[in-house]
Amino acid sequence: MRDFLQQTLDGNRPVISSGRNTHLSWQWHDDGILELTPHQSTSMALVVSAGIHGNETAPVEILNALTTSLLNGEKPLMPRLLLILGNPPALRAGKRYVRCDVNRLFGGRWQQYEDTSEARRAWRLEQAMENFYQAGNNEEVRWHLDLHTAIRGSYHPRFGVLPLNQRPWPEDFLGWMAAAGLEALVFHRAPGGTFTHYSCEHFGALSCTLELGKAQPFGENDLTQFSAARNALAALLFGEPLPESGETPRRYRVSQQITRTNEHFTLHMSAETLNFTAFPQGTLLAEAGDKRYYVQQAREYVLFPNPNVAPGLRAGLMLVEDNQHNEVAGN
Ligand SMILES: O=C(O)CCC(=O)N[C@@H](CCC(=O)O)C(=O)O
Ligand SMILES: [Zn+2]
Repeated sequence: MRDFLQQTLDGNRPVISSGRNTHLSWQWHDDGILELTPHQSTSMALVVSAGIHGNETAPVEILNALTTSLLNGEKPLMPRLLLILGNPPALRAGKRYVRCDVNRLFGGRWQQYEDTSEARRAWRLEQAMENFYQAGNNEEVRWHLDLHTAIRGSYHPRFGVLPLNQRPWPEDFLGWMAAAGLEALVFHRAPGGTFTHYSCEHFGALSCTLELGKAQPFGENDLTQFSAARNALAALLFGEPLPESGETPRRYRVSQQITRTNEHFTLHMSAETLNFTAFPQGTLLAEAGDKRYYVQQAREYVLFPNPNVAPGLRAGLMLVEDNQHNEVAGN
């Protein structure tokens, strides 16, 4: 296979679905699901996904360029690697999703939804991840990096969102995030239906949703903004040196979720409100029927405000800054 992204956008089964080069063997499993295995032994199993939302193209372009170097045998491969382009029909359409947001369906939640391509895809991705991680031994370190871009502009253009985790986050994992140029890390405090929650909860993976800039169509991304993220991925994949970390990422935790509980929903923010905009205590944020959401802490920051989500889904997160957040191994 020459070009994983083009193959996925074409939507055809490849004529040859497995192969090998000097460094690795590869196996195409399904539309947008490709496994690469190094010839040398390894202690790491890495899943890198992008295109879970079909309009979030910058990370898809970055991931595909790295994949092409591996498939061409130009670079060695260090970990066992599962590459996922998450929602091929949405990528073809250039839309976040076709019928429903696949990143709300993981952890078996797809079973509660009508039979859509996204519900089937969430199930298929769960199976692919399970097969991949279970093929390794118990000693393997498991990572999952799910690459996204945000709908809105942001005071922190590059940031990470970490799922609820019962265990402390190891320093080397958080250090990789800093080296990838992430300016902020957001810690979830409750479970959810995202791919990273699934990999962390079910397989003990060290998982993070990386948000790289703002969503643009294919070919219109300025990838130079994400060179640190690209180089940090290259360090993991090819064994190249990890880039020097810049600033230590600021840490936030989720203080409350705004949920669009019914059709009568008003979000009291403009379409221009940036991610990480601060609001003072007492500010009315949103109304959903009789329910009103106010800023509860002295200052809260909004993330992913979106009044257009389907009823029952998250219409925004509120954060508090928490640089004392010490849930790190060894602290
Ligand atoms: O900009 C937005 O409103 C959404 C960007 C995006 O797709 N973010 C992910 C975050 C997943 C997480 O909470 O880890 C999503 O909403 O699925
Ligand atoms: Zn996304």
